[in-house]
Amino acid sequence: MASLSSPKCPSSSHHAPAPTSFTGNRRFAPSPAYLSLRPLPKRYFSKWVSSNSPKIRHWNVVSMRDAATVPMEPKKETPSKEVENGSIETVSSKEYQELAGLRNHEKDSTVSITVVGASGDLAKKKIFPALFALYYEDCLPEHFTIFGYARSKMTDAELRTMVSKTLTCRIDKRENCSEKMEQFLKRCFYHSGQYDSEECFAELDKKLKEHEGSRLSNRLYYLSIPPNIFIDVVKCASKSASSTNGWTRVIVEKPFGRDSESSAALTRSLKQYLEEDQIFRIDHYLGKELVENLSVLRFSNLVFEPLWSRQYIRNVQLIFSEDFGTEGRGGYFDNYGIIRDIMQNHLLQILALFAMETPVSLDAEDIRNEKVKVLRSMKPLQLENVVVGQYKSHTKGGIMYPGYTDDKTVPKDSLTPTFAAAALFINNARWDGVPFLMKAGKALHTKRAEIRVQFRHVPGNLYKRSFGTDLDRATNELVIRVQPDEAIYLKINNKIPGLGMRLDRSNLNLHYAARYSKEIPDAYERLLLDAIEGERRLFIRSDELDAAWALFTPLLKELEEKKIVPELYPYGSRGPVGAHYLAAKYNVRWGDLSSEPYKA
Ligand SMILES: NC(=O)C1=CN([C@@H]2O[C@H](COP(=O)(O)OP(=O)(O)OC[C@H]3O[C@@H](n4cnc5c(N)ncnc54)[C@H](OP(=O)(O)O)[C@@H]3O)[C@@H](O)[C@H]2O)C=CC1
Ligand SMILES: O=C1O[C@H](COP(=O)(O)O)[C@@H](O)[C@H](O)[C@H]1O
Repeated sequence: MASLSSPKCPSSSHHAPAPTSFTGNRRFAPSPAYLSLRPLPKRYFSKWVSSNSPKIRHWNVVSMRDAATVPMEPKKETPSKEVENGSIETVSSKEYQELAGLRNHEKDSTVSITVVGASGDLAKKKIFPALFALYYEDCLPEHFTIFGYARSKMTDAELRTMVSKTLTCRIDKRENCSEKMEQFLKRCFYHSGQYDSEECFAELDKKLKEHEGSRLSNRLYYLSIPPNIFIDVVKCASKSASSTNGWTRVIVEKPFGRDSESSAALTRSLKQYLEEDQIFRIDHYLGKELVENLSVLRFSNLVFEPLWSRQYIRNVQLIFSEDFGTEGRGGYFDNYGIIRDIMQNHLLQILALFAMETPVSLDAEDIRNEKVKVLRSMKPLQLENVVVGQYKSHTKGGIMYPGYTDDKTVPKDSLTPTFAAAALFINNARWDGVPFLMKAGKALHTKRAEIRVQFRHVPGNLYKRSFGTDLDRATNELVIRVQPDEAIYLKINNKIPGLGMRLDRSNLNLHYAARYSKEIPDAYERLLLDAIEGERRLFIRSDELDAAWALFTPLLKELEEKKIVPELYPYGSRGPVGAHYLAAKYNVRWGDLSSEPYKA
């Protein structure tokens, strides 16, 4: 099988991650095998790399740290190589390590991926299919094993049957699909056990060891389980089933608590067993192609970056809507609500990426440093800048769509919002006074996620007569449609061809389906690959999480204490009218509700 360095599967990493720490009772007690994998200290590094690998143009600068206590982390510069036509291409961390001669250990090491909660919805829907896609694309290491772990009784064969039902091949890659699926399924196993039993994890450990043989063992745990059992699992896995000679990493699914206190408590508990660099807090929106592209769009195009401030931008809208309700997830949802489910994480992460200053480099820490500065600069969120709603039943075309509280797992008098809109502000020089409007809702008329940037009016516009009194109609708007049907388009004013002088609004349009023939990978593929490679850029650091909760916790408490009643909106509608009043307060119209249909 081709290795990770295959140009087909470059990870989002921009530097070569080093093997990190160990879990268990003896954290950071490096074994000889670990030490042999560590990048060389800086004073040796450049000479050694350059003499061994003339193709590498830049390499990571590794700082010298106490090897006995601190895991080595490579730093800064983006590794890149010269490709055939003389242009420079960044390389994946694995390719980098191979080019640098740091990694000829593929054959001697193995990665075991344990999906905890393998019988659940997310595992079936997203995690196993993403792992298969990585396998299909030759992105998984040569030696890997996948284990499902849950309480449900299942044999390996039953797990394989369950998993096989959700595997698909990309439209553009159907060659040998069923053969590949079969090969993949042969690498999947199942272990049934309790989440709080060290013995069960010790049995898992035994099975993992059988597969790992004498190879260096690296272990990735994906916690695809309800949050109340995260700590039990981390404790048992770290005590009984962590790697003793390679890395152990844990992907933690949201929700990371439900407010500042519970989130801090979760972090504290996790850190009893793990170091921060072993914790990969996933926000799958960061793995979405167009969210990943945000920084590229802004920082690699001169036409955008100079406009990216209060001087030219009138408002920014972050919009998430789903055209289905919480059916089947009502139990979970009622304890969280849309603000915790979508705004505090997915939309706020996008906001931070959108608004951050230029990071020093593309290194994970540099990017996360900038994001956290944005989050910490946010003006406290006030109740009068928030609208909450809840969907009610609605009958359309003879079909009755149930209301939120019709779900048996939801209390009839629930005040949990299924819709929220908020106006947020960033108190810094770049964004002072610019409303960042967020809107998220379930059971709306459409499924979509997008970022809309509305620019200011052209001062002294020579053509203002062509727009009548409604200058908003002439506002340039940049739309980054995250999903579905990914696109980036810019609404511009244009002369309608002909002898007269009539203007219209047209789109400069980058429609992904038309421009790129390749199917866009699912967010979970990118994030799983990054976790395997130790790339943290798209995962949430604990201080980012603290800042995100610090912004939303007072509001959430106020909503709950004051028992604010959500405005009801019919299933399948455009949401509560209160959202329009909120936008109007800041002289804004929601871009997604304009009468103008999107022209592809
Ligand atoms: N589903 C989704 O689309 C998304 C989910 N998430 C998060 O991912 C995680 C997993 O989600 P999902 O798969 O939907 O969750 P599930 O409710 O399907 O739970 C996953 C598995 O955990 C076990 N489990 C469920 N409830 C309990 C319980 N009360 N006590 C002990 N074990 C339990 C079950 O396995 P068994 O009984 O076999 O042990 C179940 O199959 C959650 O943290 C969720 O918030 C995040 C984003 C989207
Ligand atoms: O995290 C969550 O995300 C999904 C939406 O994800 P998407 O990738 O399908 O847009 C949402 O349905 C769910 O409520 C939430 O927990």
